Amino acid sequence: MEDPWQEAYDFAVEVARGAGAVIRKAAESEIKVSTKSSTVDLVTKTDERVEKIIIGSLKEQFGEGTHCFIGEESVANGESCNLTDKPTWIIDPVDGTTNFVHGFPFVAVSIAFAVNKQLEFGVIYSCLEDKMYRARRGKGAFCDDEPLAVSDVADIHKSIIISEHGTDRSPEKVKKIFSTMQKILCIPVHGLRGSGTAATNMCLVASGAVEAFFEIGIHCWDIAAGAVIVKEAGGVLLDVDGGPFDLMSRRMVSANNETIARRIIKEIEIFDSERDDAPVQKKKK
Ligand SMILES: O=P([O-])([O-])O[C@@H]1[C@@H](O)[C@H](O)[C@@H](O)[C@H](O)[C@@H]1O
Ligand SMILES: [Mg+2]
Repeated sequence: MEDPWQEAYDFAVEVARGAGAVIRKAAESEIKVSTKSSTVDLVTKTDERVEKIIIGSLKEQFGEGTHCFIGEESVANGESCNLTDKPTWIIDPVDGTTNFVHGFPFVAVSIAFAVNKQLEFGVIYSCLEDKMYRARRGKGAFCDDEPLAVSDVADIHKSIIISEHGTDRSPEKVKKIFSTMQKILCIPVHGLRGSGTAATNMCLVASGAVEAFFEIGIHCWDIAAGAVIVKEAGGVLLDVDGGPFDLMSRRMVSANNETIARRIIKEIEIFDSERDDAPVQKKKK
């Protein structure tokens, strides 16, 4: 049977690599910074420009109107964020915008593709490291051409766990985030880390460098590509309450195995985070 999405997958890798080159070039000049949901939720002209380049390339390749697009900056500018059964590209043009602004060396282009609400493939280009992570559903995960496999650690005491504090600085949420991190650190685990980009964090899980990454407050575009890469590297994805992974819920645990995932879930202090697909008119800015 003809493979319907191989051409799209190969093209996505090409587009991600080209987008990464634009980001690297932009990093050489002064970066003008604006903000979105809070004073620490940064966005730059490069985020917007790179998203336009990616979506423009995909529309040119696959035709206007045949595919749908969910892009971080398009949604920030009012476009809807509803995943339908139609072929849909889920794009974070610059994952790790704060890192990009500061020159902290983890910045990723994240491109995922879903059909009938099922993620078919994910591509994450860590452009300052020049590492191309990619995976197709059922066909394994790779970094460049090296196969990826999650860590085989099952003892939480021998793990490194990644989490992020996000951009919400409300005291009650910050308190829960750090109380969760404190409880996990004092299990004890070997260490806590964070790259500043969800996509890169998920690639670190898939490559076996860490055992798990969890976060409440991320968006579908941060994690869609990483979800395919972690799964295809042998990892697991769950909701922070132990239920099934829900791409639009703005929360998730990705881990090398269920033992580690469920041990972390015991410590997570959950707080509300409005779904990505919440009706726009009700969405808080
Ligand atoms: O905004 P962005 O750099 O694309 O995405 C980032 C996420 O990848 C990260 O996990 C989160 O903690 C940051 O707050 C930010 O949302
Ligand atoms: Mg992001």
